[in-house]
Amino acid sequence: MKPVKVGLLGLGTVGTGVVRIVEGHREDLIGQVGSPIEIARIAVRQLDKPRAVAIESAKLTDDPWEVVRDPEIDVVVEVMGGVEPTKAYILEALKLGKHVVTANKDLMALCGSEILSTAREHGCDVMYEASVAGGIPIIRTLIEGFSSDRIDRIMGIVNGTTNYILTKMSQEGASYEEVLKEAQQLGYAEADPTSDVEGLDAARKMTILATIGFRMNVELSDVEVQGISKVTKEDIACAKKLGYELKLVGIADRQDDRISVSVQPTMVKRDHPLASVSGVFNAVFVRGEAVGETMFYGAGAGELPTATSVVADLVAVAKNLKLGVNGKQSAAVFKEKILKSEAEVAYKNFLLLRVQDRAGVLAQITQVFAEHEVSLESLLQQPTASDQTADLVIITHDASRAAMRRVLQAFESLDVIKQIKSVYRVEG
Ligand SMILES: NC(=O)C1=CN([C@@H]2O[C@H](COP(=O)(O)OP(=O)(O)OC[C@H]3O[C@@H](n4cnc5c(N)ncnc54)[C@H](OP(=O)(O)O)[C@@H]3O)[C@@H](O)[C@H]2O)C=CC1
Ligand SMILES: N[C@@H](CC=O)C(=O)O
Ligand code: NA
Repeated sequence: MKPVKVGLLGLGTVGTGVVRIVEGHREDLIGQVGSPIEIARIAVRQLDKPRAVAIESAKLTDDPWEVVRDPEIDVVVEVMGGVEPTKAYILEALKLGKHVVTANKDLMALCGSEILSTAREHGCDVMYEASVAGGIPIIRTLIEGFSSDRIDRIMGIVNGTTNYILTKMSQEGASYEEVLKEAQQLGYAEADPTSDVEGLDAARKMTILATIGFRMNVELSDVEVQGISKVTKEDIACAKKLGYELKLVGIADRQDDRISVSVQPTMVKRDHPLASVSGVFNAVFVRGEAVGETMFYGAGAGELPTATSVVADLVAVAKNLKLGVNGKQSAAVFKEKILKSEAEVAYKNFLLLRVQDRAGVLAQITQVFAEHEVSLESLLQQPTASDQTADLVIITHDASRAAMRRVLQAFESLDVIKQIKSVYRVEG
């Protein structure tokens, strides 16, 4: 029963959870793997920092290269984060024939294809279940569970911080700034929350999901991204009144072999399964040609949920070691990627416009929609504090991104429109 020796890069939130699960579930893991999993070395930045788990000091180092180059180590588990120098450690580990488990979405979204091809060259496994939707086993589900199907849509609430902010704004009528401060105090948002609130974290996760789901090499630059920093209380109230919840949703669509991927604040109809995903929870809705609609829900972050996925990957690597089949996974990516043009990406839109309140205004506005062949589903006028102005709440039928861009350009030069207050995608 030779142990599987693990080198851990990082002992922060996720690393601590990995140690707890590997130690706490030791017998169950031996039962599945056939040998013990042993955390043999751990790299941290600060050796004298107090730790939440007891670690023999001889195992700790502040030099990640010592872990990566240790000939005893079979698997490197990377939970330190960042792209550089982390990428160099991972590539070196693979070149030395070590398998890699990582929770690093930034690295996998930006350099996943290089890391996976290096792994193939050296007969190694790379597993990254925790990188998207922490505790939800969505990557394994897309690779294995849906290997028999062709996926045509993935919709994800994959950023807990923004979902927490939007949920609080919806439930308590609080402002974006108030809830963001609270999310930071609770430790959900990063000290610099830009990548969460501007949609970049979700875009990285959607890059990973779309690559696996569509079996195409989707890149971060293929994803259209809009964050939630401009969402107002008024937008949320308006969405609720119309029967929608405003959520930051990543949407990857495929028609034939043409795809589009985006992350944007989206008004989700209240009866859609994603509308009821609240707080820091994540969910991924997947639709396949054969299976139809499915949804996966759970904790997207946090010590133990995220570590659950990391250790499950470790178990998978250890089982492969036992069978001698590491690095033998067939390529997840084998289809040519064709991105839809802006004329091909079409969806319903919500618009909130502040307009002059006088005769003929509606006619001018509807004329612009007609000129660009955008058809309207509903139009509602609301009074404002001034009797000179009114707010128009408009929902379009499916309209291409190109047509909507032309409509909004035309609105910029239409005198009767005082302000284009908000424009959101609508689903359901
Ligand atoms: N937290 C979460 O819920 C989730 C995190 N992830 C991902 O998991 C990874 C880890 O996240 P998390 O645990 O939250 O991060 P933390 O910041 O809590 O922990 C990072 C750890 O890495 C160590 N470290 C950082 N840089 C270096 C370095 N240059 N050399 C040696 N050690 C270093 C730190 O050392 P020290 O302790 O001495 O400071 C710390 O132990 C990230 O990629 C993150 O995106 C994914 C899903 C959810
Ligand atoms: N900042 C992320 C953490 C997990 O990836 C989030 O809010 O979801
Ligand atoms: Na996951």
